Amino acid sequence: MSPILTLDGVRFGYDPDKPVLRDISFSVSPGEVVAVVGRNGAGKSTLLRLLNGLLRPDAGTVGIAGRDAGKLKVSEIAAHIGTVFQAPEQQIFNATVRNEIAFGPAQQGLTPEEQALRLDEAVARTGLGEVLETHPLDLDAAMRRFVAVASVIACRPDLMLFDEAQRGLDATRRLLLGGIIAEEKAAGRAIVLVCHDMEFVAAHADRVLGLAEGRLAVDATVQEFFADAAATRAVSVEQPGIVELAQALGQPVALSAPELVAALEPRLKGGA
Ligand SMILES: Nc1ncnc2c1ncn2[C@@H]1O[C@H](COP(=O)(O)OP(=O)(O)OP(=O)(O)O)[C@@H](O)[C@H]1O
Repeated sequence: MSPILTLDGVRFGYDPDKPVLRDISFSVSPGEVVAVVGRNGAGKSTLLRLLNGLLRPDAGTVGIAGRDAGKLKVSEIAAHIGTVFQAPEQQIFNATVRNEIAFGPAQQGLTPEEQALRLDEAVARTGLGEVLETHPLDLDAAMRRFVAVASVIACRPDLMLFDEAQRGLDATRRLLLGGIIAEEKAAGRAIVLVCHDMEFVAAHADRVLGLAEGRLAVDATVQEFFADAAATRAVSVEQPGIVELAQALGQPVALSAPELVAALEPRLKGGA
């Protein structure tokens, strides 16, 4: 399957003499969930801004759906890529939740029926039915986050960028967000998550890109990444508790409690 996103030798610095990112090359295919990890200031959010066209590389290319993003307008990039920013209040600009979610599909040349369908579906999936007429900025931070998520999924972009979308969510809402990610993946859409939370990465990502010293230090499957303590150290992240527990029990990498229980079952049954 052709990648939806391809970076080739990308370099960028807010001051071009001091690159924040250099020689970044990777691609993302439809249906992949890719986590971008690294310490504070490693350049994760900057990378997302290069993907959605808010920033342009000083060198190298960003390809979106086979086209050079450097030759695309931000609106053309937005047709393929939707972003949930770290602070949703920076992207919300309508006076009601309904209008905020309806805005994107209304720009896409869809029939009124299709627009209504997109709105209803996004609202149902994010649990926002009770607050449709509320001003988004009157909602708590977690619900505002879901307004941003709903606005993005209603547009059905090929690639979604989530910048710390899980941050500050309680357990129920983390599950809701995880479910949405799984559904989008199943529908063949790609997701790039900037994420400090390794439990969330282990539970939801297929692949990990790790940034260190401005370079792509890791590009591995999530299992390979968490199995390799040197890789997690290289990008300054902690292994999730479940991975440490599996290792302490002499098991291969487990990314969730059910996975670890399944791996231990033969030992438990055998009484070992
Ligand atoms: N608008 C800006 N102008 C100048 N420098 C910036 C700007 N935004 C970020 N930087 C700098 O670029 C570097 C990378 O920042 P970035 O926010 O991309 O890192 P990050 O990995 O997302 O960090 P965090 O995990 O803290 O969100 C940092 O040194 C930061 O201070």
